Amino acid sequence: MKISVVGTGYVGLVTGVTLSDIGHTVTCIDIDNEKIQKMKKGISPIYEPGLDELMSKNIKNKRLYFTNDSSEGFREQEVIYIAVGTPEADNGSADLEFIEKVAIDIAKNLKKDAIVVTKSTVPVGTNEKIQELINLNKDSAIKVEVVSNPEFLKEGSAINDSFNGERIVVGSNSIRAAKVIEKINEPFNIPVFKTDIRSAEMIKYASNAFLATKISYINEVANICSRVGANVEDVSNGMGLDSRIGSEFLNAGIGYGGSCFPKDTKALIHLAGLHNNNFDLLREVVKVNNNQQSIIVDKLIDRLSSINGKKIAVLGLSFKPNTDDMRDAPSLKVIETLLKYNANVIAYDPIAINNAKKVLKHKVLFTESIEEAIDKSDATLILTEWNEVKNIDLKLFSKMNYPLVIDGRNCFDLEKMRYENIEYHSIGRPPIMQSSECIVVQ
Ligand SMILES: NC(=O)c1ccc[n+]([C@@H]2O[C@H](COP(=O)([O-])OP(=O)(O)OC[C@H]3O[C@@H](n4cnc5c(N)ncnc54)[C@H](O)[C@@H]3O)[C@@H](O)[C@H]2O)c1
Ligand SMILES: O=c1ccn([C@@H]2O[C@H](COP(=O)(O)OP(=O)(O)O[C@H]3O[C@H](CO)[C@@H](O)[C@H](O)[C@H]3O)[C@@H](O)[C@H]2O)c(=O)[nH]1
Repeated sequence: MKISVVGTGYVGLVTGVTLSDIGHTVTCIDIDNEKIQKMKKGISPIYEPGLDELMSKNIKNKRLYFTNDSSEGFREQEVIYIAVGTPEADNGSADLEFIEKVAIDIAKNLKKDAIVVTKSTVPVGTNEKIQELINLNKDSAIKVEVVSNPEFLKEGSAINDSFNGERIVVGSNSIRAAKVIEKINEPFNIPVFKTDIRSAEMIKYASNAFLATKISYINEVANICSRVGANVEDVSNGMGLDSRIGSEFLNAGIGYGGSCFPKDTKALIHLAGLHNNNFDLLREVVKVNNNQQSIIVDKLIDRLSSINGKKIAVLGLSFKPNTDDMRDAPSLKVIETLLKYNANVIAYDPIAINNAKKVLKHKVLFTESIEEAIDKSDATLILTEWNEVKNIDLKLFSKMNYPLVIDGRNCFDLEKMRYENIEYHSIGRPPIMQSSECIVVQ
């Protein structure tokens, strides 16, 4: 089938590439011409494991095309996917500016009947608005049907998630349109869950909010574990054995970040508010998450008494491993606090460093290696659980002025840290201390 995908970000590009890989002819459209030129050469503008290879393969097979000309991208297509951003507006709602522009653009350029599929995460009622906008701006002889098809991929494993997802949600008020989208996805061999448009839109927000709730829940449990001398890792493992609870998304840490959970939880609270529901539970989830980053900085200050002028190494900047995405990364909040207390921050990340430089500019010194970052530092903070960080030779910590490691992602085995004489604090697990006295570094 001839498909176009509007927006070639973390979702749109992966959607376009995987749809082309299962046999469709896909044109990806973006207003960012620099991105388009790169992608035409088979270079992905984002870091996503496996994406470059799959892109090049399908460009070569003449199933994947890129353009910044929407009139070209919409002319011949039977199905048009929208995958542009829906960022957080000032009041917490989802900003629909990009979506609305695209809807009008599609309507004005269409030359034949089409199905418009919304992949972007949008509040309940948005697909109906999209339908209205298209109807108002299109040629009256052309028929357009709208389908909500929310995306559930995770950054860092997006290709794998697309081929091995647990469900494809198709929301439509047209049985015919829903069938076409089901057919398009058939080669993925993933169960399709069909529903009405509004329920499909809600499934996306309710799923993200539930996962965020799981994370804040285990983080709060971790905070209690620290006080009562329990180990949250054992607690979450023990809980996860109950299949009603499940073991996933029970990793305690410095909270969730990224381009989805922070904005989607707030957008759902906003949506609930519009319908006289305060969603107190989700408000608390957000509150717990907002406080979670301060735990490691408080511990650092507690142990060093002051971090003014101290060299603090930061390992990991992206909001999670295997991505270059810095949007709402918890590291940004941690670093902002370190800088407020006049610490000298030396940061390392294996992949996100270029994006981190754009946000943090010259406020932080960036290094090319873990070793360089921790050499003669007064403390090391671990903010992202990259494999490179988890597999570090623990002996390297002896290069620090004092081996104080504060781990926001519970990367290391407690006994190994004890064996290496490292003072080690993690989230919700007993500390490994050499002495209870405050550390004095020269
Ligand atoms: N990032 C994720 O992991 C993820 C997963 C599931 C759902 N989502 C949702 O998918 C949507 C897209 O997210 P993303 O992270 O891919 O966004 P993104 O910011 O990475 O990409 C959006 C792209 O759309 C392009 N664009 C904007 N306006 C355009 C226009 N008028 N015409 C053509 N292109 C245009 C931008 O240039 C950009 O390349 C959001 O609603 C998000 O909530 C994201
Ligand atoms: O047990 C856990 C799991 C995750 N996180 C954090 O939660 C955030 C989000 O992680 P993850 O969900 O793996 O990545 P995303 O790419 O943001 O994916 C989420 O957001 C996407 C956008 O809506 C959805 O499509 C996915 O299903 C949903 O998992 C990251 O900061 C993680 O560090 C934890 O702190 N503990």
